[in-house]
Amino acid sequence: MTERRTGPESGPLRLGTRRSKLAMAQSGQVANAVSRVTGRSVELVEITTYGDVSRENLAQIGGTGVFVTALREALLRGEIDFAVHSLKDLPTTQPDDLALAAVPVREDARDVLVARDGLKFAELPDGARVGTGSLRRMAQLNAYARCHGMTIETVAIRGNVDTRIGYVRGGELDAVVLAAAGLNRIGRTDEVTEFLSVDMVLPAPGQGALAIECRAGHTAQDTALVAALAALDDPVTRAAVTAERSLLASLEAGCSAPVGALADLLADGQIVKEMRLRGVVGTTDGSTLVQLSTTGPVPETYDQAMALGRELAAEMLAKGAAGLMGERVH
Ligand SMILES: NCc1[nH]cc(CCC(=O)O)c1CC(=O)O
Repeated sequence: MTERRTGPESGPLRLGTRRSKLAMAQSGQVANAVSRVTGRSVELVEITTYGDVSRENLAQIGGTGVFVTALREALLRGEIDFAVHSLKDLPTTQPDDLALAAVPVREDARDVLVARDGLKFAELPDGARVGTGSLRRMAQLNAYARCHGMTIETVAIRGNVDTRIGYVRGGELDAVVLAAAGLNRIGRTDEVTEFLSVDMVLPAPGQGALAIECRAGHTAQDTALVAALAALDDPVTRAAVTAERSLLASLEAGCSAPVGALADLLADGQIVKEMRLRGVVGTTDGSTLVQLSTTGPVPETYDQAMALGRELAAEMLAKGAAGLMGERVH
């Protein structure tokens, strides 16, 4: 057996990735950026996660992190040097032995509609079947429909992006709702029939952002990699997603709970004034939503970003948010 020397010391950096088209696309992008900032080549190592093989409804599998656990185990076993996750799939608690080394600039955080015949949401006929696997999307779509005198039927689906679009092409569903970022990354943005305003559907905490994770510096090589990957970090995106995930954690919700959150910068002309954090939680049928926002100075530290999320969560809980989240999944 020939032994190939790879890993932190020399040779290519090993990037663990899921096999899905979306995961391969985002890993490929990050691989290029990492070899640019480290001057080393990056080799993709394919890893299958429970979230990829299970046919169960994600809400039923429950528990957070179905897509990330196998990648994290490979990191801790030293089989790979770093991994790329969709930030919205990461559990809100960060393991001590792993480092969130970089959160690159976020792309489009919105959800989008992919409907038959080029339809926009408001043009869907009564009784339209709208597919999504997310209770957050169901709650907000149903709330919007109720408010606008529409009747829609939200249908629980899962599967990769191509599968979900296939339900519309095949005529089983009138529309599906997906993340814009996912479609962008696999080059299928042209399928979008409407970019849903965040006033209509607030995205999942962290949606549209990536997380680059590696071991938290047990060895000199690990420490050097954490430092090198930091070049890809965008402080504003990191502050925003930290606030969003702090809100989620404070609402004590699992990943399948209907919580939407989005932090963005409020500017006066060119001058950035504040960070705004919006949050929503609701019942799946959309009959009740608690939707609030808060603004504060742009967080400069992790603790400040966490505080922004905690403050909004406290206000939402005071307005009855806990009662809307239903049974916990784990
Ligand atoms: N839940 C699966 C998942 N995780 C990340 C994305 C899209 C990319 C992103 O939000 O960063 C998707 C697909 C989707 O929700 O449509």
